[in-house]
Amino acid sequence: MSDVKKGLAGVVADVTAVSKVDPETNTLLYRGYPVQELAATQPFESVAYLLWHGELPAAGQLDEQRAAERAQRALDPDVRTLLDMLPLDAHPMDDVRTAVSLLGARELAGTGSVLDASGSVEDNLRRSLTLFAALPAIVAYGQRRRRGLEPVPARDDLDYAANFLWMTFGEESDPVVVDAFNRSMILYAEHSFNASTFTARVVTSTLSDLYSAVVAAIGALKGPLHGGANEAVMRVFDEIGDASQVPAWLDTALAQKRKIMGFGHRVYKRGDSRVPTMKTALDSLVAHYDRPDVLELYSALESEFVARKGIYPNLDYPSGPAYNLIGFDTATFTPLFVAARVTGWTAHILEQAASNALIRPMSQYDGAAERHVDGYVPLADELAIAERPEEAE
Ligand SMILES: CC(=O)SCCNC(=O)CCNC(=O)[C@H](O)C(C)(C)COP(=O)(O)OP(=O)(O)OC[C@H]1O[C@@H](n2cnc3c(N)ncnc32)[C@H](O)[C@@H]1OP(=O)(O)O
Ligand SMILES: O=C([O-])CC(=O)C(=O)O
Repeated sequence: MSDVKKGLAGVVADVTAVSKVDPETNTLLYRGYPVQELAATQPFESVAYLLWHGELPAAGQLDEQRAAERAQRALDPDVRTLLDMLPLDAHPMDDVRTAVSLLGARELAGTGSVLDASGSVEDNLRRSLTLFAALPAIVAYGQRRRRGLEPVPARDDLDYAANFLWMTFGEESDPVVVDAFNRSMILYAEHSFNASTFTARVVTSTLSDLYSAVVAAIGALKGPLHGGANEAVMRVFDEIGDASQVPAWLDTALAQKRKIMGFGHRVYKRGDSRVPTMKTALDSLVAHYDRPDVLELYSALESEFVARKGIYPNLDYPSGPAYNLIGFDTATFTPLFVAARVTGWTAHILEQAASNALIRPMSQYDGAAERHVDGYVPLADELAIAERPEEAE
C-alpha cells in the first residue's frame, strides 16, 4: 500500500510559532494577532517587526527599526547597473531574484567557507531588514525602467507603504490608496508553510545562507499556482473584458479544463481568511478611482464560479484588480508579493535555523526494474549501425 502524500498534502512537516492558519475557524494569526486587526491598525513596518521578533515593537524599537530601514531604502547603484543589463521583456520576478542574488553575493563576500554561510541570529535579522528595505526600490525601478523612466529617489519622511508608492509613481499617493496598499502588504506578509516559505526552510535546513533561501523562495513564488496568481488574475480580467462576458468565458474555460486563477487553496476550502479584508480595500479603491466596472466583473466571476464549482477566491483574487487600480503594471504584481512576503520568509528562516533538522523526505520508487549496462549500445553507435545495415548483420 502506498502512503505517498502527493504534494505533501496534509503533511505536518514541523512546528512554527510565526503564524497559525486555521481553515476550520477561517482565521489567520501572526504571532497570535488576527491579521485583520493588524491590517486595520498597523503600518507594515510594525508587522515586519512582529514577525521577526515575536512581539509588536515598543515605540523606541519601531523608531530604531525605521531609522535602519529608511537608511537602506535607496536604489543601490550596483543593483541598478545589474537591472539595466537585463532585457526589458524579462519578467520582473527575474529582476527581483537577480537583485537579491547580487545583494547576497556582495554582503557574503569574504565569508569564505560554506561552513560560515548561515550566519548568526543578529546577522540574519540585519540581512532580513536589508532585504525588506531594499526591495521596494528594486520593484519600483523595475516598473519605471520598463516605462522608460528614471528611478525616483526614496523619501525618508514617509512610511514604508507611502514611500513604496512614491518611488513607483513619483508622486504622493492619496491616503486611501496608501491605506489599501499597506493592508495588502500586511495580508501578503505571512502564511505558514506555503510553497515558497517551505522552499526557504528547505534551503536553510542545509545550513545555506539567508539570501540563497530568499532567492529560492522567489523562484517558488513566481509560479501561477502560488504568488504568480495575482498577475494571472489580472490577465483573466483583461481576457474576459466585462461582466456580461463572464458566463460565456467560463463555459469555454471550464470546457478546456483551465484552472481559474485566484480561486482555490490547498488549506482553505471554504474561503480564504484574508479575502474579506482585501475585498474591503479593493472596494475603497473602486470608490476612489470611480471604477464600478471593476467590481461588476469581480463579482460576476466570483458568483458564477462559486455557483458552478463551489471553489472560493483566494487573496490573489482581490489583490490583482486592487494593484491594477493603483497603477501597477500587471507583471509587477508578484514582485509586490515578494516585497511583502520577504518578512514571513525571513521569520521562518530564523525559526528554521534556530531549531534545525535537514529537510529531506522519502520517495517511493516507480521507475524501471533493475537492469544492467552490458546490453547497452550508445546512440551514436546505433545510428552508425543503422546507416550500414550490412555491418549490422
Ligand atoms: C497566495 C497563494 O498562493 S493562494 C493560491 C493561488 N493560486 C491560484 O489561484 C491558482 C488557481 N488555484 C489552483 O490551482 C488550486 O486551487 C491550488 C493549486 C491553489 C490548490 O490546489 P490543491 O489543494 O492541490 O487542490 P487541487 O488542485 O487538487 O483541486 C481540487 C479540485 O478542484 C479543482 N480546482 C481547484 N482550484 C481550481 C481552480 N482555480 N480552477 C478550476 N478548478 C480548480 C481541481 O481541478 C481539482 O479538481 P478535480 O478533483 O476534478 O481534479
Ligand atoms: O498558503 C498557501 O499555500 C498559499 C498562500 O495562500 C500564501 O502563501 O499566502
